[in-house]
Amino acid sequence: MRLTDPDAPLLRQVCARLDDTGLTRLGVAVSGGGDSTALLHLLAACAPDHSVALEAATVDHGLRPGSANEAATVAATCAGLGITHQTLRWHGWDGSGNLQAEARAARYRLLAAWAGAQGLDAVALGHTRDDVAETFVMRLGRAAGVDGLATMADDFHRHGARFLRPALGLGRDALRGFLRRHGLGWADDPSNDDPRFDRVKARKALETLADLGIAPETLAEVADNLAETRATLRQITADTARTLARQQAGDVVIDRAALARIAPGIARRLLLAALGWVSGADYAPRREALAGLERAIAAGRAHTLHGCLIQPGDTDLRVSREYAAVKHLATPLTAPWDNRWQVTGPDPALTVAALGEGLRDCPDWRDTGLPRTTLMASPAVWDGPRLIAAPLAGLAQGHAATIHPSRGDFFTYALSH
Ligand SMILES: Nc1ncnc2c1ncn2[C@@H]1O[C@H](COP(=O)(O)OP(=O)(O)OP(=O)(O)O)[C@@H](O)[C@H]1O
Repeated sequence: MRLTDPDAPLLRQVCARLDDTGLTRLGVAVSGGGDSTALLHLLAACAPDHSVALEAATVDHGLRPGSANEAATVAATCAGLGITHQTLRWHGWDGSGNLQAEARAARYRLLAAWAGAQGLDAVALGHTRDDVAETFVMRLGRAAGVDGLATMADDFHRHGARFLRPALGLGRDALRGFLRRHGLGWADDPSNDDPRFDRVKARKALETLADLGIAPETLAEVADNLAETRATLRQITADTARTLARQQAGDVVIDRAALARIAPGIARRLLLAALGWVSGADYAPRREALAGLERAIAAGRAHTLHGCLIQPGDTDLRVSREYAAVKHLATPLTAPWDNRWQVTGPDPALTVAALGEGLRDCPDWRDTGLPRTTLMASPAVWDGPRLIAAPLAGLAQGHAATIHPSRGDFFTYALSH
């Protein structure tokens, strides 16, 4: 492809992402639509200069008759660019929830698993400035707050994989212009015109707003302003966490009286950060569920939410992992357990699973200062049914358990969530 002057700003934006040190293998999620196809070509144009190897994947949801052909077209485009491509198939909708939401969730899961299997550092998605404006309008309808209305993150983790949105600053028209200039084709997804879908309704609403003099770009700017506000709130929350909370093993322990005195919005964010850090869940709990938790805390009652156990004590509020949420998790000693514990020990053939009732075989557990509920949900090393070690419960036997670097400490987590 011979690049021309109008391509320069597009390449600059997309390629700036590749300067990220540590990014040597990048995946691109290509649906075959205009945005992600343009992203693929732009990345292909600049990846060699940054010594980044590209791979691409298409999720075939199997929901439309033409979907396999679209995936094959992307595969052919990638072959022409010398980029390895894989089609990831979704094994269908079980009829629960909303089809679009289920398909999206499955897509992220499949892409994350692909990134893990291929050893990719991150996966690039083709979201654009138009998606920012459309999402803003869609979220208005859900009475979202700052977090929902702010511009989507351009760098985030989901299902253990890192995702990037290198085209977030570019408009859809600019990307399509690039494809047309170079005679590159793309597929138009017929669901983009299906008026039953929220995104299509949002596009229509944007046209109406534009008639009123409110351009999509203006809404995207509002979303950017809110993203700044969100970053400020996160900073305040993280600073507050440092003074009111401490991390004890895998628990977050918060000064209860002080929590009741701070601004409710910050107290709620602190609680949400603790729930997110302890559980590793990608999504926040629902508003009503959170309100139920706040009532329980005010009444001094223990509560479970989001795979966490929240226990108000005389002076502290403890957020720990709920035993029931990890009871059935078992991983080899070499892999992270519950996506956040790294256990080390001499025999990699052993299994890591929750300590549970094995606590009875840990004579020194009371000396650890950790509650029984925390220890039951902590990682232990097993040889079949035989307990070998429970590092957090004082039965180390040459083993150690530390928070996995991918989760980081609670205070760092609070800064970005
Ligand atoms: N079938 C697919 N296969 C591979 N990647 C896809 C597929 N569909 C979407 N993507 C990726 O996701 C990006 C955004 O697409 P779209 O807005 O349809 O997705 P979404 O998952 O609904 O987004 P959101 O994160 O806003 O919910 C695309 O540019 C592309 O990178």
